[in-house]
Amino acid sequence: MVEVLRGVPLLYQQYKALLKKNLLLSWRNKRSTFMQLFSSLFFIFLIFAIEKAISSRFSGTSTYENVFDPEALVSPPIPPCEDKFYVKQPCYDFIYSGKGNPRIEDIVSKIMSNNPGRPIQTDKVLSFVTRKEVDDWLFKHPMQVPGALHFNVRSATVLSYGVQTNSTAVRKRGNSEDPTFKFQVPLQIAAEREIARSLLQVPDFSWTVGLKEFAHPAVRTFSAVGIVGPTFFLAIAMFAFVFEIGALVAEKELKLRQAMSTMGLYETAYWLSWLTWETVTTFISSLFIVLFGMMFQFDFFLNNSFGVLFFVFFLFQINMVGLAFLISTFISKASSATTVGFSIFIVGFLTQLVTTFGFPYTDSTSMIYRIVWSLFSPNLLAKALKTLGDATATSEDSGISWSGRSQCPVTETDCVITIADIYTWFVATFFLWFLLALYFDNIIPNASGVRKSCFYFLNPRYWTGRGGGKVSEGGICSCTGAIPPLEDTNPDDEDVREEESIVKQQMAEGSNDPNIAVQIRGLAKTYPGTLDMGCCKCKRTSPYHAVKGLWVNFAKDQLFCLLGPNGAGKTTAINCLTGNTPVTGGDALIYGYSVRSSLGMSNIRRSIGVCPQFDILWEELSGQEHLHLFASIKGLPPATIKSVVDKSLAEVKLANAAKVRAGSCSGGMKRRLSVAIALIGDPKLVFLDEPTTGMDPITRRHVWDIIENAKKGRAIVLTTHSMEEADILGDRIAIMAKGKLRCIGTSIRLKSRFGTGFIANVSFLESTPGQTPLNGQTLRNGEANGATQPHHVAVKQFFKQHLDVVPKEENKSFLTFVIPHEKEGQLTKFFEELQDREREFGISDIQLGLTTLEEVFLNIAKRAELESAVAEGTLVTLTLTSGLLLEIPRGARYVGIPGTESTENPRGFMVEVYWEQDETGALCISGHSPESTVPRNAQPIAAATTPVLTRQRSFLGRTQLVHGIIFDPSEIEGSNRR
Ligand SMILES: Nc1ncnc2c1ncn2[C@@H]1O[C@H](COP(=O)(O)OP(=O)(O)OP(=O)(O)O)[C@@H](O)[C@H]1O
Repeated sequence: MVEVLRGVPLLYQQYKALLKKNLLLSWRNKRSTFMQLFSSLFFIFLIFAIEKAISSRFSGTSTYENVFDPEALVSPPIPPCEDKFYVKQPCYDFIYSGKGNPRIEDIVSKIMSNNPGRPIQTDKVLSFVTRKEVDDWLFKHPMQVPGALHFNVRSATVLSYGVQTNSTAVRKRGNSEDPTFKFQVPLQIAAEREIARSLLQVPDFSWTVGLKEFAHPAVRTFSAVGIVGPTFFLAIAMFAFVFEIGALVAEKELKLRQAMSTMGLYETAYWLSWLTWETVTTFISSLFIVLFGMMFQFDFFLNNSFGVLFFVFFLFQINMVGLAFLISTFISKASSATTVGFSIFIVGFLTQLVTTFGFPYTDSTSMIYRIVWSLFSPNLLAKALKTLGDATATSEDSGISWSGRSQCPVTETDCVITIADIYTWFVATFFLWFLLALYFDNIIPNASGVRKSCFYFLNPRYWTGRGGGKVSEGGICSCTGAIPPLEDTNPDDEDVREEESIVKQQMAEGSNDPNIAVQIRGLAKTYPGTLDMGCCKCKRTSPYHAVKGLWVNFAKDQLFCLLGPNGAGKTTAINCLTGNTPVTGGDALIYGYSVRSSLGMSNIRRSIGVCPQFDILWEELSGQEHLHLFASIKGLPPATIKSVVDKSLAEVKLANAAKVRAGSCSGGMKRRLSVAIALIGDPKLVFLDEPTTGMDPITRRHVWDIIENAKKGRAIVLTTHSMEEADILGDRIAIMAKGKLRCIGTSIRLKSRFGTGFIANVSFLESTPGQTPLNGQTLRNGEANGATQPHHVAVKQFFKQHLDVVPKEENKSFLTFVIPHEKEGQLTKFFEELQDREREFGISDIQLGLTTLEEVFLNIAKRAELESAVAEGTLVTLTLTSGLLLEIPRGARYVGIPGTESTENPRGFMVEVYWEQDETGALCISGHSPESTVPRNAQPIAAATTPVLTRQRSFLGRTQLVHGIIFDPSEIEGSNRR
């Protein structure tokens, strides 16, 4: 026996195995991992494109550039009016007042002809007499001329002038037009030059004027990263956010997490493995963000310190991981992850927009707003990017250094939060989300509807690991109704009664039988009815007793087979034993540990293996990887895991498919893998819930061999719907129905007690027309099914005479008789004689067989159905071959027909009803026997006989139903044997 790991070494081994699982899942889901890591490249490229577009818009002005040594503008010419950005045609290069004065007109004509590089045409200049006329014209013709000159000849030596220009600066396609430099100065220089020449009377007098703007630093401009960055980086974080929620919720939804917990997984290992994995991916993705940003040569990324930037992105994304942990506890469907992610993104986008406008990180905003706003990390990211963007807005700004992270940037006048404060917020809120995630994970019902109490953490035993993990059912917001007590009924069956008294006696004596693996002591499970408070309605469901007090021992080295129709309570009983569902009554000891104690349960988990009813597997992991993971969770020493896994794969014939992913396995392969998982780690108790469902007959036989071999040294509990499987594997078989044990014992014992004996099937040759009954007897019913055929009648008479049995089933081509066990001695002689008379009776074939376990099962299921139908009053309609309709409780076997009583037959007639299970497992009528007289000792079951209505009658052609009289089957079967 291999010593398994415990405590911290086991925790570490589980942590490593889960981490490997996460790595494999990420590797196999390449597309989502790629998006998670490299989506930043795409978004940073978009920001780069935005920045390029913006800088090209500002290329025509020096406002947003540092100007150290501005160039001089020397005697610029008057530009053509069409050069103006906004101009209406016809346009003029300038207009003037002073028309009619020859001196002025001479000056103007010189201005036009001496314009450097471009003499001005006469049709491009308008002349007016007075200034008033100029103003009137300008008013009526806006945007048609850039400027006007007003001349005034005061004396022969004094000439004055004035300049009028449109001083509004305009932009066009990113270029800016400054009217001073573009129009005013050239016009002014031209006027002054020609006035000077006129006054001096020197036509080529040189008049050179140069103009220079100031040397100036660039005006602070738009940072693309600071403005659009928050939304884009939030989008990058959303990829990881959505994938993470999806993965966490899928493990919960598919019960993978529950399966691992049942096998003994520590919660700490589970959360730590996820946290580590997310930290690693977040670290890489943040590194890529900064590196890609530097690659695209953003000042934002080049001038701020690498460390400062990295931690902003890393801590922001880690914070989002914490938020994803928290949100995943509220979601039960992995498909909702995208919707949640999208909603968070929209909310984040809007609040970031508000943050970019300055709210609430200013002196004037209340501290409360800032605290509430900072709880949502996208807002802090927006603020951090804005601060970092402002710190690198011009090439003069040197950015924020690592040592300057806790100082307010000089550019920010009302700074209330530094980059270091933002780090603190990210870290603090991450811990808040993570702790809340752990808390809600415990108190929100899991996939099986189980949760801890809202104040579980106040129990000191929870922290010491000595219990306190008590679980209950129902949602936090639903109030569970009071659970009605179970009626304490004595089992009907003697074997079940005996098993109960053995358990009770052992319990009273406190004796510990070393051969007993599991002792179930009155185990009961009632699913609580709930009152769900919706917005507009209240939905109440009543409590349901799924298991109604089981008393049974499961021996070591034996396979205990639990049979029962659908809904009998088998899975519930197993779930109680594996700790997936809290028990509501009684107890069960597994190798001495109680399932009611959390400490006991943690010991039990180490020694059990479970093959659940439905395969609980990761589609992306192979069989080998599954077994490796579960072997590690169970605590097998690392050195042995490989050999154990290989052996296990070989056992279930999956060695050749060891590396095939579960998603590509057939249903049978998955079931075999589930069986292998249940058996890994040599558990002392194994639960196999319908392990061979979906397997072909060859594989099924192979799995039976595996189970048979696995019996040694352990107890196995098997539930199945295959009677053959139960017959072959079960050392002891119990049949459950409606939450109670109905019978228990070996297969032979059950068959002899509940089977009806031997089954004889007599098939007939094709009947000859015109034959008459041998003795002229006519049966009341059955013409359609061959009951009146002479050979049928003769054979029936032969069976009645020699064995005193009537047919259980009959139709045109065969008769089926059930021969009680007591008649076994007469059978040889009887069948010899029947074979001798085969030709006389027109028999084609005779078959004889033992009652099957299936028959036992159906009998038990029928009784249980009848019992509950009688208790609950559920009725079904039986259509007799005579056309009569009878209402009978579901499962009723012998039904008396009201109104058939007569003086010769005072008890009337009855039929035996045949039942079968439909595909949902419910009992439905398959047919009935011919009518026969009610035996003298048959007792009606009181509850079912009342009220006996009237005979069926036809009223206006409508058929009415009649309640059948139900007889106790044990009385009738007793009388048949007699
Ligand atoms: N969480 C639950 N809440 C309420 N009722 C439940 C719950 N789980 C099971 N039940 C009910 O308990 C009864 C027993 O269910 P269970 O799954 O144990 O039956 P079973 O014998 O395993 O059936 P099957 O053969 O179909 O697996 C069923 O009627 C079922 O509807």
